[in-house]
Amino acid sequence: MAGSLLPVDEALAILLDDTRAIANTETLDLIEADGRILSEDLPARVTQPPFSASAMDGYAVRAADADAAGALLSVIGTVAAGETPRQTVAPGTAVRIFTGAPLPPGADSVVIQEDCQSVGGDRIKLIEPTKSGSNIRPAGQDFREGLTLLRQGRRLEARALSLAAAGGYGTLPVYCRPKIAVLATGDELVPPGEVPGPGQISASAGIALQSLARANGTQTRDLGIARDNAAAIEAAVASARAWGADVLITIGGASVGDRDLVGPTLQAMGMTLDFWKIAMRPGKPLMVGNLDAMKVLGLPGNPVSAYVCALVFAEPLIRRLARLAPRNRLMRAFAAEAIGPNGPRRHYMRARFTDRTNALVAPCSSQDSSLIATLASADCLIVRPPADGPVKPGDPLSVMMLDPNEP
Ligand SMILES: Nc1nc2c(c(=O)[nH]1)N[C@H]1C(S)=C(S)[C@@H](COP(=O)(O)OP(=O)(O)OC[C@H]3O[C@@H](n4cnc5c(N)ncnc54)[C@H](O)[C@@H]3O)O[C@H]1N2
Ligand code: MOO
Repeated sequence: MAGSLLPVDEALAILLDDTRAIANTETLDLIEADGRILSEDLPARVTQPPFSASAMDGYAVRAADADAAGALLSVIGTVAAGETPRQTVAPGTAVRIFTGAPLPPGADSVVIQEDCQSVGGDRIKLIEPTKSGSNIRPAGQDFREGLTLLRQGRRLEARALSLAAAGGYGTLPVYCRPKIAVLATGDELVPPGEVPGPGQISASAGIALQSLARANGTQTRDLGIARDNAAAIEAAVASARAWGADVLITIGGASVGDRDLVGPTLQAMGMTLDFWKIAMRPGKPLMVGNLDAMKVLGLPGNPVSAYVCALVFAEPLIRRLARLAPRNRLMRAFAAEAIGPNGPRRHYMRARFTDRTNALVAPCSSQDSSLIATLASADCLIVRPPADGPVKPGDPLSVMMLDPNEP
């Protein structure tokens, strides 16, 4: 039994239930709006195409003149894209026309140039007959002014941005990106790139969390490393609040050691604190709290525990804040080899595909939660239910993809 440990799904439900999507908005140029969430319905400002246009290079004609092969027509002018037609197509005449050009008055069809033959002077002969409406894009065929092109909540990507541009928009109203501040804690840590002194190591968990947060529609701020004392933690938390962080993610100091000061310090600053022991492995200790409008998520210090907790809790949390649909990282796979029984906690085992076509996975040989190299080389996490029995080769497994390729 997991004892007093909180099941993962229960903890996640409590966390999400208490999280409201970001409401403040800004207006951005189209390219800056890429990847953002539209904050209003977008009505078309124009009709597209605004005029009936030719879909092909050829001749604008009256279909009644061109309903039989061999018809002869006099070419009385030319109209190209961007021009206004100067001639009216009268019976027996045609106007040379290019793709995208407005259809001249009188014409109701375009014959492609491959179906016409020059017969000297300004005269052409039709090789193929045509019908009314052929090779014409009628005005408003794509959309009409006032039509809702994109709905509030739509994630803006290439196609949506193109539609907005066609609809007359150069800037778009979007939701602001949630602000995620990341704070490492620990006397033993030095910033990445600095040479660690005796007893020290490089802080490596924070960059992973920032990367994950950014991949989920947020802006991040690295608050650096707070030493293991209340004043340092207080100063870092104050800078997160001054920046207006929506979420503060802390790393380390979440356990039961004498130096695990993150929770008590935040509490002394007025944070309502829930300290949870989650029935998961890695990543048992998890702190959740609210300091005014700022949500605080305290992750365990071991880099693998921090990252797995971030995938399980922080990603769904920040996607909800950022108004992104939940990401489904789960897929079905099959055991490439026998795996022993699981303990009382849900176990996220780093694993690699031995055969991608048949979705065969094998756990990495060591599951120690400090092994960053194993995490970087893994493809997925096998999700073992609490108290799962031994797994035989070929048994179905649920896996959480580490690098799903959808946005
Ligand atoms: N008596 C107990 N000891 C521990 C327990 C427990 O239940 N009882 N839980 C263990 C587990 S599981 C984990 S996980 C850790 C979590 O503790 P903390 O959140 O307080 O983490 P720290 O002690 O600060 O650090 C653990 C480990 O990770 C390294 N670390 C910390 N921050 C970073 C960072 N930003 N980048 C890279 N590495 C980091 C730190 O040096 C430690 O080695 O507690 C166990 N102990
Ligand atoms: O649960 Mo700790 O978070 O396994 O390393």
